[in-house]
Amino acid sequence: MTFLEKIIDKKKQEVAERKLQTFGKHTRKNPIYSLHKSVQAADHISIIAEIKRASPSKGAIQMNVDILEQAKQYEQSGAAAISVLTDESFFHGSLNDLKAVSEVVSIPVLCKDFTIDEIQIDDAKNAGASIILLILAALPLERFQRLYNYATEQGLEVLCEVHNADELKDALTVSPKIIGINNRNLKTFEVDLQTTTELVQQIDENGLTIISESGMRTKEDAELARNAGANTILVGETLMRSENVEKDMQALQVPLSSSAKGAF
Ligand SMILES: O=P(O)(O)OC[C@@H](O)[C@@H](O)c1c[nH]c2ccccc12
Repeated sequence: MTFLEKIIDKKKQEVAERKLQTFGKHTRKNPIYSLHKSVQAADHISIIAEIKRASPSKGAIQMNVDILEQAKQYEQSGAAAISVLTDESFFHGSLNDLKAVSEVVSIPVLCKDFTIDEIQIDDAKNAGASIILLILAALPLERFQRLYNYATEQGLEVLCEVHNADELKDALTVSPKIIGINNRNLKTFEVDLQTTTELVQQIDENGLTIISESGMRTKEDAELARNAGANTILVGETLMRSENVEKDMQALQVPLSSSAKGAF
């Protein structure tokens, strides 16, 4: 059984339990913000900065982090959005984390979870998310399409995450605004930044938000993603371990000017 299959098995149990007790309705205090609009207006690589205490591939990253301080630093350092891992069993996150973060920042918050059911989208929205994640590797195509439509009907943006050409082709069937290319294979945990380079070439549409996800450490990595045609990066571990978030985020926010897709 791959790691992804294990997570999805567990997620099915959780969803069954959640149907009995959903996250508080009408508790949301913040508005919905658009990541897509902010990315399209930016003249540098946009950063989605992630709150990630631990992961199955890396184990503990920062278990004792003050997530509200971390989120505020991300916002002050120019993050376009904040990603909050809400999976409890494998990533030590929670919807309460997402709710708390959403209430202290004024930028979009991404609910980073393995979404398989509409109820998780309702919960994410009630907790304060502006964006949800749909992972093509974790969903049959028809399920992905339904969840995509459901989330957009709720006014949320959807990050459609792909890792190979087949998944990208499937993702494009919904004409998404936001595509995330995960450089990490969720079945083997292998990270290869070339994944972004290979897949961006297969996207013809202009004006999309294209995110290179995972394994981003240095300015050079951000430049590689930009030169490939991405306009956004999603960064977790590097920022969670950073001793100077502002400085490290500044270095990653490389200019976009000369790099419009097709210019290379
Ligand atoms: O910590 P990194 O290597 O910067 O990676 C962040 C992010 O891309 C990663 O957390 C991620 C990408 N897709 C996911 C899907 C589920 C859980 C986690 C993820």
